[in-house]
Amino acid sequence: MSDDFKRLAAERAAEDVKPGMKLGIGTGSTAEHFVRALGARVRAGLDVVGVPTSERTRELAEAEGIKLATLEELPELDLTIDGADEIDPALTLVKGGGGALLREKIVAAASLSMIVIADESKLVECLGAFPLPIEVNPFGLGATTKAVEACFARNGLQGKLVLRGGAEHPFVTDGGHYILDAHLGRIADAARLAHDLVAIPGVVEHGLFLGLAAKAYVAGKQGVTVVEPAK
Ligand SMILES: O=C[C@H](O)[C@H](O)[C@H](O)COP(=O)(O)O
Repeated sequence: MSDDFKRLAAERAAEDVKPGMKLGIGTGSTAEHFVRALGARVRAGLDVVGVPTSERTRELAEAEGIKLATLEELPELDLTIDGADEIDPALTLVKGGGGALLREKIVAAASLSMIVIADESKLVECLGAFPLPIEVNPFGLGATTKAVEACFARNGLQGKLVLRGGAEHPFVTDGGHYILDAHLGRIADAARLAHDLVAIPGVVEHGLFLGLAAKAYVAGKQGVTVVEPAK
């Protein structure tokens, strides 16, 4: 069911793509539905160029026959369409469940607009039930972990930090980094936490997306709803 909702939201977003657009293309199971829907439009004659946010998305988009470029070649994009792990009423997001948060954030920030696509299970009143991914440099992992824990304490947060994949076989991102998943439960002040996390030298990026999403297409039993940031 949830996968059908993801597809519905993705297909709605694909209708917003206009000829000539330079598109950021997200990562994850919902974004994959978008890539397939976009592929169908491209095969029907739509001329667009996409910048993928992961190697996984690049491979699928190529297989779908979508024309691709790098962000070096196209540093300014019209629109990014991507999934999310959590969406709050201000359209602040948690992203990175699939490990692509760094490229996703760089691409979204280089876009004039970002549309989020999701099934309704991603809508939350308060972020934090989904573990917050924090991308870190492998160098000095122990020191960075301690600094992140201290940052949580200063923010009044408690929770376990888990190295994704485990110490034996850590998950490695497309950028060659590791991910610490922070099980926080509740993030009351996402802006303050985001600000404090990026100030830690070993932290490359985190999965909090603030002020990037213009709207979300959220699908459920009632169809697709357009969610805009609460004022
Ligand atoms: O790193 C992955 C991304 O941020 C995904 O967009 C996010 O995890 C949502 O994925 P899905 O659409 O598979 O739920």
